[in-house]
Amino acid sequence: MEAILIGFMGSGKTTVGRLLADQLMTQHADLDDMIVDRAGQAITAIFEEHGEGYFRQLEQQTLRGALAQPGVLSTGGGTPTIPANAAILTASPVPVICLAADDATILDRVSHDTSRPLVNDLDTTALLALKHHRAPLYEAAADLVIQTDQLTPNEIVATIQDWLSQPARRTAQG
Ligand SMILES: Nc1ncnc2c1ncn2[C@@H]1O[C@H](COP(=O)(O)OP(=O)(O)OP(=O)(O)O)[C@@H](O)[C@H]1O
Ligand SMILES: O=C(O)C1=C[C@@H](O)[C@@H](O)[C@H](O)C1
Ligand SMILES: [Mg+2]
Repeated sequence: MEAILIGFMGSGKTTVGRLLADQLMTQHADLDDMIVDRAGQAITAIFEEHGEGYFRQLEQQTLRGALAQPGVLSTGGGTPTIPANAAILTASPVPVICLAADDATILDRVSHDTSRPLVNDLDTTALLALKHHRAPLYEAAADLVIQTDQLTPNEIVATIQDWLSQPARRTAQG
């Protein structure tokens, strides 16, 4: 992998990951899509039939496999908040970029979509409590955090490309 995107549900990982891969002329992989392919079931169905614990097992196995592939990886919203996954990301030399957004922005982006089981199951207060609980976990796993509220997906991609091209960052990443 050349870059890994992390962040809360609706932060734009899939949208930005696709565009970034296009700009870098490489392939894009979405961890949620890889899990769906592997399980042969939608994420909502995996949660309903097997529970979140089973989903997290699949997620961890799929993450290990994904890191060996070339391209840009968009993770799931919970991926780096699981300690074993955070350890996998920290041990990897691939730059990890966190897309951050304010509460109102996230609610606006996820509220009309029923594909996220945690959004379906939690009320607004609980969803935002989860977001605040996770914020330090994303920051701990990230090499770069981008506040995305006022940026278009293309502007976010340009910010990432600038950062990836910085010589100091390359040295720091080895
Ligand atoms: N910078 C942005 N500006 C405006 N809209 C955005 C931006 N980034 C993403 N969106 C929109 O927000 C919604 C959620 O984006 P996306 O699916 O990429 O998030 P995600 O981080 O992949 O979520 P999940 O963790 O649930 O997979 C989409 O409708 C997308 O078009
Ligand atoms: O935030 C989360 O824990 C999740 C986010 C989605 O991307 C999916 O990975 C799944 O719905 C769990
Ligand atoms: Mg996504």
